[in-house]
Amino acid sequence: MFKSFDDNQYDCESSPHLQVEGLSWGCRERQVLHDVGFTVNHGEFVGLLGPNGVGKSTLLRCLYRYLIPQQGRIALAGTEIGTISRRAFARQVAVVTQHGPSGFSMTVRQFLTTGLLAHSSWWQRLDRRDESARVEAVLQRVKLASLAEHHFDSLSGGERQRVLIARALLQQPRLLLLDEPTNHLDVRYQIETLKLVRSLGITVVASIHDLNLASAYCDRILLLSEGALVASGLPQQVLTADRIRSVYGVDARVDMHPNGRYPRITYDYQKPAYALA
Ligand SMILES: Nc1ncnc2c1ncn2[C@@H]1O[C@H](COP(=O)(O)OP(=O)(O)OP(=O)(O)O)[C@@H](O)[C@H]1O
Repeated sequence: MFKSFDDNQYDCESSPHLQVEGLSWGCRERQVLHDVGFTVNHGEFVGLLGPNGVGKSTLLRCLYRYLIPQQGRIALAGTEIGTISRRAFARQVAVVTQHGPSGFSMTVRQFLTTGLLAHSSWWQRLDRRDESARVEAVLQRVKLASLAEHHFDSLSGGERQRVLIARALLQQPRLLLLDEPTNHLDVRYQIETLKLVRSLGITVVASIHDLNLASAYCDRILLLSEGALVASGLPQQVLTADRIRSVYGVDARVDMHPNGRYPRITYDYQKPAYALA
């Protein structure tokens, strides 16, 4: 049985950070997730992979409680997430979604300050100087200081993505859920973003389309196909040529990256994609 949640009794040692059992979700027209189960350990960086439309965002939405599973259970450090108060959940879990918010007439600095709300309350805001020091530090960390006074809505897709990640960092979460964090980013910022996320030392679950980036940065990979989890393990266990062919329908050569640390995927661009089973 999952125990009841208390911020002060956050038990890092005895339970996995995230535990998903028999998770299914669908709507009238379609069953999207089927009996998905996995665990994520404290401090692990787990990549959620799979072709378009297999249910990666849907799974993340269940993890951050935007969707309620039809079946199955999700536990955060041993506690069923449905029983955790909104405030305690916001202190533990930060989310960056694919599209992010829009319609904000706020500057980047003002928008980032809202990321501190999880750690303050209406009767006790953080000290103003402390707030601006934290915002300043994160602006420097994600190299956005020059955009601090720009309006959030005027930013490019990539700049916006970096602001959303910066805001999530200000929440100081223990678990970070990222839906395609490298979307819109040029190759340098793709690398910098994943490096930054990795360097945080917190638990991360991120949906990623680029198999090479996932291979380089993730401790473990969960591979979804048609709403089911078809593989889970180290990048070298999951990212095999056979599996890439059967799940994505493309031919790829998989060898070790020249640095000898993780698999490298080279696609055969000339061959047509296979029909998927
Ligand atoms: N609320 C919903 N109502 C109906 N169908 C939905 C809903 N949410 C998701 N779906 C469907 O579920 C499927 C999976 O969607 P999801 O966004 O989770 O896929 P994904 O793996 O994240 O895809 P992508 O890589 O393209 O972002 C899609 O076919 C989508 O249309």
